[in-house]
Amino acid sequence: MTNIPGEWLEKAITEGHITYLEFDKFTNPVVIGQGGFGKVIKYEWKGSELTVALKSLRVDRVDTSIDEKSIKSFIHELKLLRRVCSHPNFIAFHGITKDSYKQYNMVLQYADEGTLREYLKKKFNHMLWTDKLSIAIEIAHGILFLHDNNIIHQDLHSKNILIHQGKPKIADFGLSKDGTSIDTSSSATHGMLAYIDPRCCFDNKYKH
Ligand SMILES: Nc1ncnc2c1ncn2[C@@H]1O[C@H](COP(=O)(O)OP(=O)(O)OP(=O)(O)O)[C@@H](O)[C@H]1O
Repeated sequence: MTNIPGEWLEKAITEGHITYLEFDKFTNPVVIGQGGFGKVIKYEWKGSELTVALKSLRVDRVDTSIDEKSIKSFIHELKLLRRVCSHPNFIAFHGITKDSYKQYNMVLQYADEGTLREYLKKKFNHMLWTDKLSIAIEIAHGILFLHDNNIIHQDLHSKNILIHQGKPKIADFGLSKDGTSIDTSSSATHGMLAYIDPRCCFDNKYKH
């Protein structure tokens, strides 16, 4: 396996583009989810009074092609996160750390009410229309900000929007594209079927 993606991370840390955080600052781990890269674990961040979610990159030591693919995808997500995480409708990105298995982890803001899907399941019948409308408007603000930054999410659905203190935070840029470097020759449609624009089924130009 080429180590270029790993080197990119080390270089980005050394040059100060990404903050490196010492792993021993994170205490009280609780597993909260499992994604494509690996586990998502909640920690308390000693000294900062913050609760964070560490999203780990578990590499496959047997199938090195998966290994390289996931590192590239992890870095891709990191690069996009860095560009948008200052906006209030995105999960904040604090930096990266290496856990006790020497695996990289993204250190993210912890969303205290889980995914939008779980949140609506629990609360929908008791919510005011104004609260529902305000969530929809804030998601639209986030998407507008993404598009203003030439990023297309490509996998926007209720499990990739997290809720923190009642506010929506767009997350998970694994499938997102930088609009300035889109490969228009590809005919693949991305995302969760129920959330894909129906026009993608009929017209190639909507697929990206
Ligand atoms: N910042 C966070 N705060 C709170 N919970 C989170 C956070 N990030 C992820 N989670 C939880 O962990 C689960 C897995 O998240 P993750 O983003 O890794 O994967 P996914 O979106 O389910 O899958 P994939 O990465 O394959 O698209 C989420 O569904 C959510 O419940």
